[in-house]
Amino acid sequence: MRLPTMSGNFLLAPIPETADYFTVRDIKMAVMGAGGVGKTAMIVRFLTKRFIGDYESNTGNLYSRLVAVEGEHMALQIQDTPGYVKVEDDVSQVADMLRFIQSSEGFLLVYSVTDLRSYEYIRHLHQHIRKVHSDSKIPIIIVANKGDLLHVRQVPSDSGIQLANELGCSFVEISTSENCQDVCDVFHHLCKEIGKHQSSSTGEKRRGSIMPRPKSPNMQDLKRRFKQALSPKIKASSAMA
Ligand SMILES: Nc1nc2c(ncn2[C@@H]2O[C@H](COP(=O)(O)OP(=O)(O)OP(=O)(O)O)[C@@H](O)[C@H]2O)c(=O)[nH]1
Repeated sequence: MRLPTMSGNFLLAPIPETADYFTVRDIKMAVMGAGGVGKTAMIVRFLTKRFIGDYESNTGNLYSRLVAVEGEHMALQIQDTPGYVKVEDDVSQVADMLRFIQSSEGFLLVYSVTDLRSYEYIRHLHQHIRKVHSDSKIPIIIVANKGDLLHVRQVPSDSGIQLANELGCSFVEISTSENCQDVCDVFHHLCKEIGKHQSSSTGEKRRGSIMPRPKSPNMQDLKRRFKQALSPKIKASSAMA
């Protein structure tokens, strides 16, 4: 019999699905980019389906959610990261950024089509990721956000495609404010890519943890409990009559 072996947080042997438990794949991703490009708006749009106009400048919130992607359960952790400005000048910013990169298995590198500097900043972030993760196949999607703001566009779509080709990343242009589905597709795509990458780098079909299946009472059980709850009242009312 093959016994499960523990490695870090992950149970490496195949975990049997039972009526009481199901397996989930652990997925950790980071959303990175310059300040104000819409990182938080994207995450909130994905998690709540709502577009909320204004956020406090973020200092590195971590969001957790159980999601199902193509039938597979995933325990997703999304690291929102602060919008760095001049990384080289600030030692604590660099340390923070490297910590976020280290703990992530895939990345959304976001720029705004209305902000040329945020586009140029992607190359810089990419270099940092390459330094931390020597594996060149780590999934990275470059996301051009605010595609609705055509009248103030500074970065043409072609430049995004060109950069992605050069860096060996995927590319997508979206508008978080206008199209919720596109945002969800980006996150789902990255989940799938991370899952594939985990499988190919460990040689395992699945890497995850086991979760108790939420109990949903069946009808017979409900009827039985209903009867039990009613019975003293029935007795009491027939005694009073
Ligand atoms: N028009 C438009 N505005 C957007 C879009 N996405 C985000 N915004 C706006 O851009 C602003 C910045 O969004 P945030 O989500 O706070 O950006 P951030 O990258 O998390 O910023 P920091 O926390 O400073 O790093 C907000 O006013 C959002 O409403 C979009 O697709 N279209």
